[in-house]
Amino acid sequence: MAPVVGTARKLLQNALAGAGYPRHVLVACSGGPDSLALAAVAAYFARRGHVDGHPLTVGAVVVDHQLQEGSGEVAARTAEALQDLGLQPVEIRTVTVAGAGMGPEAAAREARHAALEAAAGGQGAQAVLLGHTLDDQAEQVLLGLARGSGTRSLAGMRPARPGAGNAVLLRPFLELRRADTEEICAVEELDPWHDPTNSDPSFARSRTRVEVLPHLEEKLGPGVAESLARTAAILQLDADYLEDVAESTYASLVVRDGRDLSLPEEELRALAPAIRFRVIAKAAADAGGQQPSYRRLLAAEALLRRQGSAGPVELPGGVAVYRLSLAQLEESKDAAAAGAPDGTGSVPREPARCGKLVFRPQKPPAK
Ligand SMILES: Nc1ncnc2c1ncn2[C@@H]1O[C@H](COP(=O)(O)OP(=O)(O)OP(=O)(O)O)[C@@H](O)[C@H]1O
Repeated sequence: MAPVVGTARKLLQNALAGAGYPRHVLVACSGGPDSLALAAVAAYFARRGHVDGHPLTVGAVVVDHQLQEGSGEVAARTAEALQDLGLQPVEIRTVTVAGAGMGPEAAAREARHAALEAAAGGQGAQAVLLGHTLDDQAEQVLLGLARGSGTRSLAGMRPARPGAGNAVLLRPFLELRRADTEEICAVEELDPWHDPTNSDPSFARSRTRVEVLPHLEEKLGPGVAESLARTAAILQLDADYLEDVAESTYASLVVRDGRDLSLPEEELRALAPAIRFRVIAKAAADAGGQQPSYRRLLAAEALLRRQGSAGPVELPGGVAVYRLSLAQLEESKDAAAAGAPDGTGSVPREPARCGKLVFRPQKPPAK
């Protein structure tokens, strides 16, 4: 047995063990070398009927995005190869990529994920296996750096994450090079399909794959891809920690008033900037907006400077954020007190210890 096949089997074994030994898994296969190699390695365990003594069956799904001429034939040929490997059941899901308001790659990914989720639900699979490799991870980090992304994006793809309905998404080959998956296909006598868009220079990802990463490896020495993937693994730890702290801080600070959300400004000021930015981003998303860019977040955060503007700052997805100062809050309470129905004029003075940032959706809620 070629050493790379042994390594790949070990990687899949570890991934399945980490996921608590799912009984039925689904290989998401495009027909390309990465996912075809993954299917071949999964088929080895399917033939044995178990992993580490835990029963296992393996099915497969091929998504036909209908974006290229002849995509139906590629899907049919791939499904046949998967059947020959002994995977059961093998299904082809044909999707229509619409994706209003997003790029063609993102739209295809969204349609594919919906199809994978439906297939996993239909087959009762507890895990979906994806063929991403270390090269994919390195390319993602490089692209993120080039775009000026933050921790979460540079943390790249996770080896395991919830995602396809009740099934977990597993990426067992994140430590394998793309050359390794090609080798596995050769050893297994599989004839993978090479997607022409993977080398189409009009896509930044293709240029990164075909030109940028090989160039870096040539100029900086081999191991650059591994280093970039290591950056992702290190940042996954940081991103998870920061996310946890931001999530619990946000939950403890947010006050809901109808569709408005508010955060107390003194508490926001006291937070470490890394957490403050994340808490503000969470409020924006929670109020129905989208993840704001760093520039928009800076503008929202600047509202906390006492002498600065009180806003509003428009955030993407139709959320406006503005600062309500203590004086304004006192004023509105006095107005309410003057008109207090019980005539006592007594309106509780708490909790207005300080001003607040208010996040207000600009659009009516979707029906
Ligand atoms: N059409 C598809 N049908 C089913 N699964 C897919 C399809 N396209 C992609 N996937 C899954 O998503 C993974 C990553 O997709 P991507 O488009 O980045 O593939 P790739 O790098 O070309 O890999 P591959 O060599 O497997 O095609 C694939 O390895 C596969 O598991």
